[in-house]
Amino acid sequence: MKHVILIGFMGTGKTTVGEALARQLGCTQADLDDCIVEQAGRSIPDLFETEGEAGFRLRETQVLRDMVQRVEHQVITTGGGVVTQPRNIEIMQESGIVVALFARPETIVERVSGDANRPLLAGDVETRVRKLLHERDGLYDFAPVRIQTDGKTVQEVVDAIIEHPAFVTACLCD
Ligand SMILES: Nc1ncnc2c1ncn2[C@@H]1O[C@H](COP(=O)(O)OP(=O)(O)O)[C@@H](O)[C@H]1O
Ligand SMILES: O=C(O)C1=C[C@@H](OP(=O)(O)O)[C@@H](O)[C@H](O)C1
Ligand SMILES: [Mg+2]
Repeated sequence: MKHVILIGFMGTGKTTVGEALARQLGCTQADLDDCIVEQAGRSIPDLFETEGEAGFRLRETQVLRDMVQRVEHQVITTGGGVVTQPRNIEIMQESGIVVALFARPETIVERVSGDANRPLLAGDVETRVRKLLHERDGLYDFAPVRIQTDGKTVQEVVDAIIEHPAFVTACLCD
């Protein structure tokens, strides 16, 4: 196993769980969105406004490619739309063990409400969440480790990842 790569819809807890998982595994975390923002010197809403979603997706793939090349083992947390580009799925599958987080629409709405940093959820959050969840249905299912996060604390999600048979196997094969 090289990197541990977290995928999942917005608000499933990737960034937050990734931080705790990295601490527990004794490695560093790298968040794809944070790296895009750092490299561009601009916020995600700003990038969506000026370059559109297509521009953001190009940057996302470029930065993902760079991140997986790093020699140190990392927990890489992605943005929810990374799976919309087949090229990204290929990069992730080649670079480590992919872990997908899931949550019910109501849980997602509760977790993302009041955060203006997700341009794709502008407007009526619940309508946007349900529409995008429908469009992306099945796109996260390729991950060998799939975790439902509803009703679990962040630590419980970390434990569920670490104890998952596919995660254990990937670690043993390292
Ligand atoms: N298991 C959980 N239980 C309760 N709240 C959570 C959980 N995981 C994440 N959160 C909260 O939900 C919000 C979105 O989490 P975040 O890590 O940014 O999600 P993502 O990166 O998948 O969009 C944050 O406020 C975070 O604290
Ligand atoms: O689902 C998406 O298309 C996006 C998810 C966001 O990341 P989080 O999933 O961490 O919120 C961020 O990459 C951007 O706003 C687009
Ligand atoms: Mg995130």
